[in-house]
Amino acid sequence: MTKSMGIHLEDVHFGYPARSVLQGVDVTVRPGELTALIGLNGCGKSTLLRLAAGLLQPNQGRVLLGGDDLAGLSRRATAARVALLHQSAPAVPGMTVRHLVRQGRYAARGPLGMLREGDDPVVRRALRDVGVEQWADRDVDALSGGERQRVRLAMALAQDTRVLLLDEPTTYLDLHHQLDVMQTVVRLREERELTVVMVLHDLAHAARFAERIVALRDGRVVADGTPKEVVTPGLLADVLNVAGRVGRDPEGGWPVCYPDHPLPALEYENQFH
Ligand SMILES: Nc1ncnc2c1ncn2[C@@H]1O[C@H](COP(=O)(O)OP(=O)(O)OP(=O)(O)O)[C@@H](O)[C@H]1O
Repeated sequence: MTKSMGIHLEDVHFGYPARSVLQGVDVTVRPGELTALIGLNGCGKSTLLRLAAGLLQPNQGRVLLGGDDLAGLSRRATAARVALLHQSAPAVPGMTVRHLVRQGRYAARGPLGMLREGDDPVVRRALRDVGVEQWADRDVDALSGGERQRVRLAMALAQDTRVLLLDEPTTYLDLHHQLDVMQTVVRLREERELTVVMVLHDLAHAARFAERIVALRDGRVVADGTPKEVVTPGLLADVLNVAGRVGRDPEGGWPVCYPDHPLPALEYENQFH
């Protein structure tokens, strides 16, 4: 087994044809670290994950994975290192859960790659990891939104990479399964020395489970540190545009947010610009 890998984004600029999104982003995710990426809708979080997964290329700057520039790695070599759970996925008519999770194995082999004998245990393990093995023969289309989300997490795990990028992995999940997924990711990161970056809208999860929080605003990194360092009323206002208070969990010590009200755009602009 290869050891865990860090991710470096160095002065990354990126824009879609009509829109500049990331402007000089520098982020270092240390090997084996669990980092939460937070920020308002449209600030560039998913774009950053797609760049880190090699699905987009920076207009300027570099993305390094385990010290290697992604620009020099083949699609297959990249897929062997990094798995991305997308925010949304196209419908998959007529595909069973097992079949979908198997797609994770193909990612590192290319579309014509043959599944090897050792692949099935990896698929079974991924199904078990997120507790969905009982649905293996069900149609993905016949699952609820939350069930499908967990199956897609199993597909990302089946890629068996050292780096896991999860774009809002708890979307659609009830509170029980949100906590279950967060704890599963924390456990797998420890057991398998994974490097994990998760986009999270729930600051409570980020503050409790992440070792580090990186906050984006308007395509720039505006905060980067441990939850205790960065989760403050100023972060709530400046990054998430809400007024609120921050306390401490009496047992765990992690920051707990008490969001109060959304800041009007005008007040927000006046306060921080
Ligand atoms: N394929 C695309 N073509 C053009 N613009 C895009 C494309 N994908 C995203 N954008 C735009 O780029 C900006 C950043 O999008 P991105 O998906 O990275 O935001 P995000 O922070 O992940 O948002 P959310 O929290 O809503 O998921 C947005 O303004 C979005 O409209």
